[in-house]
Amino acid sequence: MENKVALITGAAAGIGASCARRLAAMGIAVGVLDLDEARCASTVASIVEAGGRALALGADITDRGQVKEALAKLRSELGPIGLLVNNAGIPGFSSFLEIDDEAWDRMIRINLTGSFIVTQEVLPDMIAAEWGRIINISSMAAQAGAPRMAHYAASKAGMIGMTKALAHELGPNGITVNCIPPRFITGTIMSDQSFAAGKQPLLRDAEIAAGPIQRAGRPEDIAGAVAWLASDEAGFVTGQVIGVNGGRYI
Ligand SMILES: NC(=O)C1=CN([C@@H]2O[C@H](COP(=O)(O)OP(=O)(O)OC[C@H]3O[C@@H](n4cnc5c(N)ncnc54)[C@H](O)[C@@H]3O)[C@@H](O)[C@H]2O)C=CC1
Ligand SMILES: Cc1ncc2c(c1O)C(=O)OC2
Repeated sequence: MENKVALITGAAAGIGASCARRLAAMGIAVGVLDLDEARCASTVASIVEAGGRALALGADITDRGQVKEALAKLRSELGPIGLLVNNAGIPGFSSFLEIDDEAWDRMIRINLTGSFIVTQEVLPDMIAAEWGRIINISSMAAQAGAPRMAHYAASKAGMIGMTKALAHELGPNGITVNCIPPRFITGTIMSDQSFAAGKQPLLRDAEIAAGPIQRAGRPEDIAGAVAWLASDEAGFVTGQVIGVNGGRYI
């Protein structure tokens, strides 16, 4: 993995930051992309401190021009991109009849269209190298549902469909495409803010107590699965939706 370059979106914090640190520890040079470059500083610093290579990239994944600019910078400083983790996303909590057109469009635009744009812009490098890894961070809300999250669940279910279609299309090019749909990962802004604001529609503590594994997930749990999917050992795994969720959705 020493000569490989990965792009991780939404990597300023939470799951994305953990994935970036984990891939960097495998010797992969990482592009740490988030809404603005300054927000990426702490992730980049922690990677550099640990002896890894990382570059901060500011871009809104819904803006193709900004994505193109960020990727040009990543390619010129670190090289062609071999791995992509589509992790950037936003949550949303509204009863179905209260989701207006604007909230619906924004959700689909960021979580689904943003992942589409980044994947399209990264892909030529992987096709040229005849090797690639695409890992999409969806949500268990896409599989099991969650009240007041129809727009979010729909956007994340879209990522599962895109994963499966792309796996077919890109298998002949040596590129694998897989999906991890988490639930209840603690210590991230997204999950902690939603609980603090009382917006959480499910009884998190009750679900966790019901097991099978009776603890909340951690960003590192997701990063460990991402690291395996990124590795050469996982080259025969594609089009899969891999639950890293304590067994809560089987
Ligand atoms: N925390 C959890 O329990 C769960 C999280 N997820 C998914 O995991 C992913 C990461 O979430 P967390 O680390 O928990 O949240 P987080 O809010 O800490 O991280 C998301 C990152 O994405 C960035 N981002 C948002 N919109 C962006 C855009 N348009 N362009 C570029 N960057 C953008 C944010 O600035 C933020 O740094 C999300 O896609 C989320 O939907 C899924 C299921 C459960
Ligand atoms: C039930 C539930 N609550 C909060 C969140 C999610 C979820 O599925 C999610 O995927 O990201 C934040």
